[in-house]
Amino acid sequence: MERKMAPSLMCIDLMNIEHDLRLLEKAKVDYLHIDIMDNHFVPNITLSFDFIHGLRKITSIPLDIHLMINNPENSFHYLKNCNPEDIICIHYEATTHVHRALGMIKDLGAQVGIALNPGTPIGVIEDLLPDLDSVLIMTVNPGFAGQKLIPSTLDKIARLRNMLDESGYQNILIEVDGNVSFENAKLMHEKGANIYVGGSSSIFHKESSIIENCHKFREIIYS
Ligand SMILES: O=C(CO)[C@H](O)[C@H](O)COP(=O)(O)O
Repeated sequence: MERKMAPSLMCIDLMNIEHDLRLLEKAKVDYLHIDIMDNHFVPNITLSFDFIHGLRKITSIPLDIHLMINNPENSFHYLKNCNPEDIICIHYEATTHVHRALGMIKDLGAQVGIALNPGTPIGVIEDLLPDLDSVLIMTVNPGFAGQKLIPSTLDKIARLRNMLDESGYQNILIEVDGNVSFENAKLMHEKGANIYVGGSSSIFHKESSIIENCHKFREIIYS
């Protein structure tokens, strides 16, 4: 089964970003996870579309762009220069016309992702499966780093894995985001997750270096 590591750049030290990015390149991470917030869909603001444009100039690691914004389709024009391996992920809860918005991502030439808040049941994506490349299960309520895992989301990962396998969509990747600590990554691995977003509780944990953390994280998710 495919396993991928995606450090969450809202947790990187922005004062040392170029230095730390080189460490992530050295550790061969699979994606850079970029949270874009609007202070409406979630009560916070972090990274921006300009940040993405700046990143493109200094690294070629594929981007995993997580739009935590209302009506994301109004902002897709900022993402016209995406690469085919980049993921653009919108929230199911953030737009009335979710099917149309997913089609617009496809037209941008990126991988198509949908995110579900902890309180949103997986059944809502049943009719969207043919249009998806990945499903992001939020394992905390989105908006802030450093929160505690919501335990019921572990079972949700397992139920989604089952739903994808049984419906013939096992090629859709399951992504997990929120308190993906070393311990929780093990549990998420058992449930069948594919893409692991590592933030303050793993890849950017202050007790060890980024390289050591990536090494430990890789051992868990690739085991
Ligand atoms: O999406 C996020 C918050 O909404 C962050 O990517 C994630 O929570 C960061 O990781 P950690 O929980 O380990 O600090």
